[in-house]
Amino acid sequence: MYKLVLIRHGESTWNLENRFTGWTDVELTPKGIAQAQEAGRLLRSEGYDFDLAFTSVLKRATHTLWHCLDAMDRTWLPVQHSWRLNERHYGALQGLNKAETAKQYGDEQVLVWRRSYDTPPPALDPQDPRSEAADPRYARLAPGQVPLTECLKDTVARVLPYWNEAIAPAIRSGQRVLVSAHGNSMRALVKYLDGISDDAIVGLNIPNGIPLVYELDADLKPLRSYYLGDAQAVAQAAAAVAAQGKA
Ligand SMILES: O=C(O)[C@H](O)COP(=O)(O)O
Repeated sequence: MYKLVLIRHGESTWNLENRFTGWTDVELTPKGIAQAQEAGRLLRSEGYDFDLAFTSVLKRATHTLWHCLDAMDRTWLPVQHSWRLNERHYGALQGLNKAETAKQYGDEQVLVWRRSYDTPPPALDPQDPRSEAADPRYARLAPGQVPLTECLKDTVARVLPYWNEAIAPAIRSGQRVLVSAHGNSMRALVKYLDGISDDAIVGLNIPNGIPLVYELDADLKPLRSYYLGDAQAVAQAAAAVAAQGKA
């Protein structure tokens, strides 16, 4: 049996301000740092250890990993970064307040933009100053690979090659793997691992900074999965994420 641990980054400045973030590279808040440290302490106290970590190219996930590994005294572990683990691109919604957007367009529309499998939010104009196309961290991507918006289906399509080519082989080789990622890049991975339907994925919300453990069989099929920590606190945190998009 293999064990894989996934963690969504701790609270970011734009989580606190309730803004759509996507590929915008915002910092952790002091609470977000504390959540990452607490996750590391919890992992350590429960006897977890890792050989390799994966994260996105965004600082909220990277710093979550750093603080988590620091609390485990494992800052020396190898870390692989990939844009494929980035948050889902939120298109023209990036920077807007979620509750105000719901006031303007209605809760139902915002739920579709946040959680539907195949309806993307409105796209960014390529000339929009918020576009990430000129960001040097994406310079090696093929033209058109830097999104202007993404639905979850698009995110699944770019996360899975990284799972298949980097993360899954590392797990199969016996390395103990920690992945620090984002709400929707984790939803993409969880959808794939648990075989969640396109309709049911609408109801899945991932809380910040709480380790999610997968026990996997020899074919990397989940035997079971569970969050570490208090189940009621986890459920409340997931419900709070769901409520962010309400007017
Ligand atoms: O990009 C964002 O705004 C968040 O990290 C995830 O947002 P969501 O829960 O609204 O999809």
